[in-house]
Amino acid sequence: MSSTDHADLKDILEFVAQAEGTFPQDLCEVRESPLGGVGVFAKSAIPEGTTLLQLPKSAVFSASNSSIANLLHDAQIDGVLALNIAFIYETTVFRETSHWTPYLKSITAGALPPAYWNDADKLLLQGTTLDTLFDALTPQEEVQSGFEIAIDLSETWNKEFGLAIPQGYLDIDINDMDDVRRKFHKFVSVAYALSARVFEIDAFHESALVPIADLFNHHVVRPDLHFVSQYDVCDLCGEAGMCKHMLAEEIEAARDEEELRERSRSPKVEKNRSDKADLAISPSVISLLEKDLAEELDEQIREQSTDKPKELDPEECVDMTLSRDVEAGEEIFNSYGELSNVFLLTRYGFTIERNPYDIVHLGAQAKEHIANNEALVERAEWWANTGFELFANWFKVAFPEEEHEHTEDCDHDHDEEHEHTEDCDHDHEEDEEDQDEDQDEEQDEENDEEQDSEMENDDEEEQEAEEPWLSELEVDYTGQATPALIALCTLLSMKEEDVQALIKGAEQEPDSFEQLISEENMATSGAVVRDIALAYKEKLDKAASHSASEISAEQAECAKNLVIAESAILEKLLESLQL
Ligand SMILES: C[S@@+](CC[C@H](N)C(=O)[O-])C[C@H]1O[C@@H](n2cnc3c(N)ncnc32)[C@H](O)[C@@H]1O
Repeated sequence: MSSTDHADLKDILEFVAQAEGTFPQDLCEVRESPLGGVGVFAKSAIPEGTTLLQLPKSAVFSASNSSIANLLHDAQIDGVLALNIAFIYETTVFRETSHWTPYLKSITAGALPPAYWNDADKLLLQGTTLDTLFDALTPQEEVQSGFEIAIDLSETWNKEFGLAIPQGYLDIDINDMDDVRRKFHKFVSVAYALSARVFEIDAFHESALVPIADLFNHHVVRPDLHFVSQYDVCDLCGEAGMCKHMLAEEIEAARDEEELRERSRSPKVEKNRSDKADLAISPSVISLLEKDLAEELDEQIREQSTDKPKELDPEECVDMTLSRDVEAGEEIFNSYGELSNVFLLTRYGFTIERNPYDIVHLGAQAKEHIANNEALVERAEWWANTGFELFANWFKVAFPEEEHEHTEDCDHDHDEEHEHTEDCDHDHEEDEEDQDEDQDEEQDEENDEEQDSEMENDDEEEQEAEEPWLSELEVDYTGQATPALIALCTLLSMKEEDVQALIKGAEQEPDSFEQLISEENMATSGAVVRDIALAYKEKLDKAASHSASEISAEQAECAKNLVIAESAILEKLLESLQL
């Protein structure tokens, strides 16, 4: 979806060279990729550990680095919305005068994510997991409100500072609904183009665009390199070491400590806040804090005054480093995260064949199955209100090693972590934080981010909170149904007296839940799984029978691939049932 024009490469490489970034063109080259657009290829064999890109953070494009950084900061706009607005200003208002133009002009928008396709095109994905679990055919309110915020700000900045309103984007004619719709879609398409390229950099830059790093394509299982950026920096100035903000914070903390000590020495004297300033901090504490800052300033002055070429401070750079050897001629891949095709399509605009992170979610179909069978409603209600929780508790104890957590690393983790970030974000706009919680110690220091994703699945989280029994009704890429799905289907297939016995004894005899996943009951439960899977598959067939109306051939192909991938998973499931 997001392709770089070959003609822009020269300017991007020059931009990086001027920023004193390093990209060893004797080792690798950027050229057309068979995947579409461009990719990065090895010119010769390159060993693991080689850094292929090192770029000062000052050369990444973030809201904090942009021409309107102060305005955005004062308006308290951050995250991807800030990046979106900054990008629009830089490319429409500042254009040729902008330092970023040689790079930013290579990023073109146009395509819309599925939630903004017309109704006819949405039919291509109707009934899929993208639709039923992630609700990614429904526009997100945050996107609309992000657009409104951008319009309001542009009018305010225009009135107060005479800053031009971005033409063709935020200069809407409120009386012309077509104009509003067209410009809203342009705003969304910018967000979609950026979401395919954004990286999480650090606490100061947050989401940002990184020249050259964004030319590496995604490999689903065998990436060659990883993106490294130290996340822990001052969120006000971006300094990795001691800075004036940290110094101020430490002085404040020392002051508070002193105050506490003072209070405990004379507990009867209640000091109020206004007395605080009078408390003396030990001069040794201040001189220690100031010494750190002075040393750092000295270091900077020494560096500036020597003639030798300035060495980049790794703490102030982002790096892309090979995590395995690559052979001459190979395309070098990044990983955008362990992401299913739903996520790849909604955030990055592409899908891949044989994606091991794909799942099919049968929750909505199971609900429909129950609603169509009156006799099942009562037992399903018991399951939803009581039974599932008891079953999940029993399962955790009985199979501790199989405990199924929807963590970031989980294959069918719907909070699919952003690495080249985005949540099955169908809301590409507002996702803020996408730090892997699972980062190991080293990654705590250096945020080893794949391009960050933020598809925050607010919808799914809501569903999980409201109906946890539905969230795990899944089939994985290998065609394996989750225990929760098997258990529910067994319950639905049991004789009424057996169900009553289970309900009666469930709390006292948790082991009675074993029958819900026992091999013996597979034949009957399998029949229910099959009915639900076949009904779901019928919807997939229907989706596949529609033709695209407005979307590009590439997008139609992605929709088709997604449906084919889900069908293939269900085929595997049906085959395994052997009924
Ligand atoms: C960060 S850019 C990568 C560079 C991009 N190929 C270019 O020409 O600028 C992400 C975009 O590359 C494409 N892409 C990346 N990995 C891909 C893959 N495995 N298969 C197909 N397209 C891919 C998609 O269009 C995606 O939106």
